[in-house]
Amino acid sequence: MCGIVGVVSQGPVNQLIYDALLLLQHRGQDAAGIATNHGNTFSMYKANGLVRDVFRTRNMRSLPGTAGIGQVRYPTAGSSSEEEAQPFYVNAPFGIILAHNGNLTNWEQLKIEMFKNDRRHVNTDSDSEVLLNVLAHEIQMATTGYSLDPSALFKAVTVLHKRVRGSYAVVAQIAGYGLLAFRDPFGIRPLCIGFNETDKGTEYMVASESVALEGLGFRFLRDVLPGEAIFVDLDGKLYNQQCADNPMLNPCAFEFVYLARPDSIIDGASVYASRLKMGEHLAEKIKRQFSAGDIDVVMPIPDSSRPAAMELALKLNLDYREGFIKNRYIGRTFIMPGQGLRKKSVRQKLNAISSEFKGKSVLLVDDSIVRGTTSREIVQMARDSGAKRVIFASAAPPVMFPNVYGIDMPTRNELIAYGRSEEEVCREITADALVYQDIDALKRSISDVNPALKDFEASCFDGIYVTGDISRDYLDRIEYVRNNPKPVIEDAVRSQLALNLARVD
Ligand SMILES: O=P(O)(O)OC[C@H]1O[C@H](OP(=O)(O)OP(=O)(O)O)[C@H](O)[C@@H]1O
Ligand SMILES: NC(=O)CC[C@H](N)C(=O)O
Ligand SMILES: [Mg+2]
Repeated sequence: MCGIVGVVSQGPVNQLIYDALLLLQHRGQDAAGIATNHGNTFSMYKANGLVRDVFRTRNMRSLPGTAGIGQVRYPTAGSSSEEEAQPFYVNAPFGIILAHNGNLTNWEQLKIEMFKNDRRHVNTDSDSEVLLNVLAHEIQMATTGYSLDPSALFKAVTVLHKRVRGSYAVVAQIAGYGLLAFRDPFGIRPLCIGFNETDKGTEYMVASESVALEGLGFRFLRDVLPGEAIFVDLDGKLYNQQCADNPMLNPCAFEFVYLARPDSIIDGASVYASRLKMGEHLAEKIKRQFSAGDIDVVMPIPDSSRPAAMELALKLNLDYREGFIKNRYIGRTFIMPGQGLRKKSVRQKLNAISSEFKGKSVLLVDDSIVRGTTSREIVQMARDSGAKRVIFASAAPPVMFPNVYGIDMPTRNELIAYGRSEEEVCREITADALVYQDIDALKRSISDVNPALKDFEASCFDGIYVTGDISRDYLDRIEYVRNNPKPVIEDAVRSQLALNLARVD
């Protein structure tokens, strides 16, 4: 997951995009970038770091224009090097800049095909740069002459959907024309659109989450549909078209568990309300497994588990207490790069209030247990603070399968629940008891809030990859690439590329 935003405004957009990125910061902490469109020219600034650290006044001044895009990055492909920060730019046709949330699963093959067939060179290992080049090629193929119209753009997206596999929510600016936004045919990653009426005309903003629209005074219009493309020209006229043959909405369930902000509404379901429901369903399970008197107090692991823990306590008629205080200046640990940093940051981020633990049987609730970094540390902190018994509950089911759609967990061995029974995970995190949400209950938590949502991308829990192209070999290969040092990776990728090249021949 990354955060993306695209704007067509009637005044300067640099500050607007900056503010939107601040509201989307929870989706990516590694790099940030803004590109603006003024006349026929783009200006761009991007670097590694948080939004507040990346942009200085001089950088903001260098971003004039009334339309633009921005991104906060959490890398899933290539590396975290600054060259792979987004947006990406390509000069032909017309001049296009693009920002992407998601992960392509056939980017290596596309990279070769593009070189072989289209003579397009992609300079990084970023799947997003590949995506931009596919888009550019298809726009080139769909246009004749010097001008561009929305139907040509929609034709290009239609072909792109046929070539590209994986997840992609995209915002792109075409120099001198306007903003193109689209979502993959499964609608895996979120994307929504809002508007703002001004004296000079209507402004539009497309963003990963509704919180960006709402926080900046835009009115939520709707979610971008799976497979749909939207184009807003520089005068603020909006066009849209369904560009996929068989679109099927399968939003990522993990957005509702952890990734998105609770004050966002994704595909018609409030993330906050879904998390409350997760707490309610988890409470039902706990009621079946424990007797009254087993638990003295319920505590959340700040921040993301709060709504679930709160509702769970209410439904069990138990005290809800804040036993851990979060240092608000430390970012989200799960999306930090590297296990060493993640582990160190949990201790820096959370501190226990001992008096809340002394002699008590505590039920600690987290939204999820992924690598077990947080839960291991937290259980120990509860014990060190004098807890009599530590029961751990996860508002999501065990995370047992790699994610290939934009969450950086490509290797099975890093997942604490992979190859372990619940009892073994419980021992691993040194808890006295462990309760996981059931997968059906998780899905129901979201469907309860929006009954129109029936199907989900929940591969990390159930191993079902909705795009249908993920084989055991594919998973083995991405795991191999991740587990081996760079020169070995290059060999592996090179030999795979050679293989693909042979196939293309
Ligand atoms: O099992 P793990 O690998 O530790 O991953 C799961 C934990 O990571 C996340 O917290 P994070 O600190 O990222 O953010 P939050 O403050 O939004 O809860 C999530 O909320 C869990 O607490
Ligand atoms: N998490 C994401 O959405 C990542 C986008 C893109 N795959 C990258 O690595 O930069
Ligand atoms: Mg957390």
